[in-house]
Amino acid sequence: MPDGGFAVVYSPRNVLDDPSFRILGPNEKPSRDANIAAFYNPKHEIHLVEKPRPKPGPGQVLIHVRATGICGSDVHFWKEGRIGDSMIVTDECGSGHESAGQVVEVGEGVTAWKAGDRVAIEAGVPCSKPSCNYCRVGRYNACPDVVFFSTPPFHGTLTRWHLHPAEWLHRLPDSVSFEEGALCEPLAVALAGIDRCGLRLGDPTLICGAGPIGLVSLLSARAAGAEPIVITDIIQSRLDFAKKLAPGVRTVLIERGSTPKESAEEIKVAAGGPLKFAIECTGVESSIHTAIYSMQFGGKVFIIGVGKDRQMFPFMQLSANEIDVSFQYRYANQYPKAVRLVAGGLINLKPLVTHRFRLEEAVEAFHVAADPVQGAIKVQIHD
Ligand SMILES: NC(=O)c1ccc[n+]([C@@H]2O[C@H](COP(=O)([O-])OP(=O)(O)OC[C@H]3O[C@@H](n4cnc5c(N)ncnc54)[C@H](O)[C@@H]3O)[C@@H](O)[C@H]2O)c1
Ligand SMILES: OC[C@H](O)C(O)[C@@H](O)CO
Ligand SMILES: [Zn+2]
Ligand SMILES: [Zn+2]
Repeated sequence: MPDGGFAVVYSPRNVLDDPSFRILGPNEKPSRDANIAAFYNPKHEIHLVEKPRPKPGPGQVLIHVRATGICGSDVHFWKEGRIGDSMIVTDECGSGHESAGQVVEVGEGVTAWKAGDRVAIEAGVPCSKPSCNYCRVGRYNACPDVVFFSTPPFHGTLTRWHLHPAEWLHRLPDSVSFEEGALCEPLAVALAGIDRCGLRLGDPTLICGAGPIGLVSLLSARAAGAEPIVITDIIQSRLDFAKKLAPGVRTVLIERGSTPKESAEEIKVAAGGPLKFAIECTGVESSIHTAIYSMQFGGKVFIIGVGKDRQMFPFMQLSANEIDVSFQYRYANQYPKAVRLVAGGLINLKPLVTHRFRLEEAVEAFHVAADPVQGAIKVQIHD
């Protein structure tokens, strides 16, 4: 690896200035083994791009990406052009960071992998330098030099041939499909939350939001022994999905116009009392308030959802009830656990994939993922 580390190896090439990257026309058919990828840009366009098939350098592995899920953040980068103040789309950028695939070729010095191995691709690769305190202590999601695929400026894993450092791949046993391997990425987010919030057997738990992150949090909380579990959403069909996924979960529809205190009363009735934990998976201010008002004395609202830059909190409710509020930023050290939980049958991710597309249809897949009327939970692209 050259001085400057992984970020230099993966520094993105400006597609428009690089003749080896080519934006495909809407009706253009790429050849079967072309390295196509789905790119978004600052003009809120999404299109297929053909780029060279890379060669693995020392320590790298070339992966044939077999399954990639579309995350809300991919859609957000496409539609809004940014997430917060630090992640801004200023150029063409490759999408996708929920991927699994098969090893095709390994670079010099790679002994852990061989062609044909099946792997989940960890989406964020930190610098791993001894001089980086966060990497050294294992909190590598805070590494300032992390390469997080599909977050600008780094191109994503929604492509046919992807280069990855050997250390940041996770072996999939034969019993775990590529589809499930790709879902290990959002599962890693939820597992990091469960890990850090300290939830234990029998803890009454609220999950706010029944999108993919809320649903993987629901599966994780259930596997961890939370009981009862209440899940909320503003869309009834998402609650119906949650109920099918985890029978026994109690659902509360958050009605437009109801105040957080009113919603919290309904949640407490559904749970049979105030709850110990809330895993907040919307990032919406009113939902965070609802979570706070649903807590028992000493409870904890653990926020995974991201939202508005500045939000008000009901300060005295938190203070007079010793309610903790914590946050999760991506994850660290969760992939091996995610794969084990899926392989061991404790978490069944299969029902989450509601729509499947081929790589050539990636643009269509994005339109389905972004359209709430289509009712998608997880859209995946397979190759
Ligand atoms: N912290 C992290 O590292 C991290 C990682 C991945 C995703 N996220 C964030 O997690 C959140 C959830 O992701 P997702 O992919 O499930 O998104 P999503 O938009 O599919 O799901 C959010 C759900 O919340 C529901 N909702 C909206 N307002 C609500 C309210 N007031 N009360 C109850 N439910 C409400 C929506 O109807 C939707 O079903 C997003 O904010 C996403 O950006 C954070
Ligand atoms: O799954 C991981 C998340 O989508 C990322 O943190 C993204 O939101 C920004 O990089
Ligand atoms: Zn994501
Ligand atoms: Zn680092």
